[in-house]
Amino acid sequence: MAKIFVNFIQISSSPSMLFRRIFTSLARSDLQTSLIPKDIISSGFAISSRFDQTQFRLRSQKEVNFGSSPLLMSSDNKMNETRRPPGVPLPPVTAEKVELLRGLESALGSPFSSDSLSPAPKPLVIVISGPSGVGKDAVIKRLREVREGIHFVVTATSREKRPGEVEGKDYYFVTKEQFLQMVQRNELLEYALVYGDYKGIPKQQIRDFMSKGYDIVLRVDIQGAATLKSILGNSAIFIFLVAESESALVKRLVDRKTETTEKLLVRIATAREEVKHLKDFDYVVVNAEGKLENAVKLVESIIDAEKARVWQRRPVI
Ligand SMILES: Nc1ncnc2c1ncn2[C@@H]1O[C@H](COP(=O)(O)OP(=O)(O)OP(=O)(O)O)[C@@H](O)[C@H]1O
Repeated sequence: MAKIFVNFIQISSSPSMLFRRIFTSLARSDLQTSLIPKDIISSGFAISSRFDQTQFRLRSQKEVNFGSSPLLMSSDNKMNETRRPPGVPLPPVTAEKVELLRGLESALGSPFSSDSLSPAPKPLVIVISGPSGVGKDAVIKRLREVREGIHFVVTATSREKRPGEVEGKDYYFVTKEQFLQMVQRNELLEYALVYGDYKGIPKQQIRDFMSKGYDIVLRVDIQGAATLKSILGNSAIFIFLVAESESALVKRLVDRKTETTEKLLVRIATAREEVKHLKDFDYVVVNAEGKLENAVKLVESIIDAEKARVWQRRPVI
């Protein structure tokens, strides 16, 4: 036994690794039955977290918290502490279900709770960005159709309305003067001058919908995403939409027929620079030609995964 310990100390680079090795080995060896109680051996996790917790305090704070979770750490102790009233035996497992459950509850000392074991998800703030013409509007339009519980923030803009765009649905179309008044009144979370036109995000709209439990989707260009990142940090989710290639992006912009050649040139040159900012985002979603549906599904999966996070983001607008 002493030899085993000496060997482990020599080859293990950290105390935590050392003990994991010890117990992995013990669990495999014949020594286990005499050294470790069976109920502990049956749970490898219980072994490592208990020893990490009691012997060492070298792990990160998060891991220590996890290891010391009352549910994980004390299940054995709780069972040992459970005091059944004397003379009240546990019903056999073959008993009627109701009787069995009642017996288990009384042995545990409290009824089984029907409360949700997962925390209520908090409203998310999701920032969707990407180069001009990549399909931000197209993805958001489809997401709006397939997913409930999201509020798509309507941006205020001083640009001209494009054919088919609806006031209050696609944008709030305002004059430059009106826009600048909103800026002065501090009503915008973020704003920018984009290709000669102002675009900005009204704060009150976000607050109103978050208080009703809605997730918030913001559609901004790369410049806007950078500003939002500096304001919201990690409290929001940043998604970068890309085309499958530069040539696919250019084709999409040309086919849209909303820009003059000069404006096209500016947008494409800008897009080349913008893709360099990918690293500042949390997720990248490819919106490939004819595969809009896939892009939307991936955005939905990201939202679902974020809802399942143990440590939820807490955006404050
Ligand atoms: N997956 C796709 N396959 C084919 N065409 C697409 C796809 N996604 C979007 N489009 C088309 O590409 C064009 C550009 O899309 P959209 O206007 O949504 O881009 P955008 O990123 O919102 O652009 P901007 O920032 O300039 O407003 C539109 O004509 C749209 O219908």
